[in-house]
Amino acid sequence: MPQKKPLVVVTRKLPDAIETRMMELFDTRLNLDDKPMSKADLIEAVKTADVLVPTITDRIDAAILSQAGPNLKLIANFGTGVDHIDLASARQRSVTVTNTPGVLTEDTADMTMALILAVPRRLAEGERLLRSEKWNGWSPTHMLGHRIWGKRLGIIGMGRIGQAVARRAKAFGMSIHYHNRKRLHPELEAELEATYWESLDQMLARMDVVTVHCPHTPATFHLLSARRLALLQPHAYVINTSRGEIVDENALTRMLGRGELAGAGLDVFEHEPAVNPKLLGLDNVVLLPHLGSATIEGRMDMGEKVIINIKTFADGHNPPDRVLASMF
Ligand SMILES: NC(=O)C1=CN([C@@H]2O[C@H](COP(=O)(O)OP(=O)(O)OC[C@H]3O[C@@H](n4cnc5c(N)ncnc54)[C@H](O)[C@@H]3O)[C@@H](O)[C@H]2O)C=CC1
Ligand SMILES: O=CC(=O)O
Repeated sequence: MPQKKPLVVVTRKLPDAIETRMMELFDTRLNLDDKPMSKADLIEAVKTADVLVPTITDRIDAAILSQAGPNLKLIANFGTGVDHIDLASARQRSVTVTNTPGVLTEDTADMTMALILAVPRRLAEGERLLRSEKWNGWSPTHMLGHRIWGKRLGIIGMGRIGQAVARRAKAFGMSIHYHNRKRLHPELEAELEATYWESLDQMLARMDVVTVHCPHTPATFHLLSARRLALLQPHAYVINTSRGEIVDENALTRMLGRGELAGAGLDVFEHEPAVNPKLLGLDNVVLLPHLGSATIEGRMDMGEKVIINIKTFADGHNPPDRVLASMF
């Protein structure tokens, strides 16, 4: 990294205070009009920058990285998920990659819990009815949902967000079950009162609600495939605030439409921002435009993390949130 201020190219508009601090610390090129960068823009950016600050919607693939100039040494991602960055290509070119884990855990877990409540209790459907001015008043049998207290929650990916969801769901009286690449430390497992399932298939067959919190990697693409979705009981709900690619969206939509599953709460989609039009027509789903970490506080904390990662790296130290391909 050169001794002069590093040239930092930011691909999207960030909170004002974060941009101001970046301008003070670095030779920063901002994207003030927030227009998503085209492939050509991204190539231009990696050709010239010392540091690229992409967000999760910028595809930094091998083709883009093959155009990187000799100065590019750091990709400081604004976001936790790094499935949009070709980590192997970055490593090959000695480009360090960092992300912003931890600071959006609680916000994303809150949004997940909101979906776990909203779908079985028909929150969005009820709101739509009210707004349509067709509500005829309370009745004993009107718009009945399902109780979540006492139900089984299956968490796929028991990392930061998975554990934060477990804590919330426990407080709502759900029993906690999980499938993870690695079993939790026994003390943590006991604290969360969580039951580990080595077999994802067996866990799926027993759950009332299943929520996805593993990263999107080649190993987790369509982890919830048509075959696995068919293992769920017809009264089960699927929640996904991780990445759309982990669930076979077409299969899920088909099953929801046929009543083979009770409902779904989705914050993420396989081809964002496109959403399967058939999903949009279903009443038993709650669909959000990738809002998991969308709080003002969270975005500020993410920006702080990006700055700390760049500053530490530029000062010749290991950035705190270095991402290694071996983590996945
Ligand atoms: N909707 C939103 O706005 C947000 C979504 N996310 C997504 O949430 C994901 C998880 O974030 P964190 O909990 O912070 O990550 P984390 O790394 O703390 O947890 C991920 C867990 O998944 C497990 N895992 C990995 N591969 C697996 C596999 N094949 N099968 C089962 N478990 C597997 C890991 O062992 C780890 O315990 C991110 O990768 C990102 O895609 C993160 C933040 C906000
Ligand atoms: O989806 C959001 C992220 O930070 O990852």
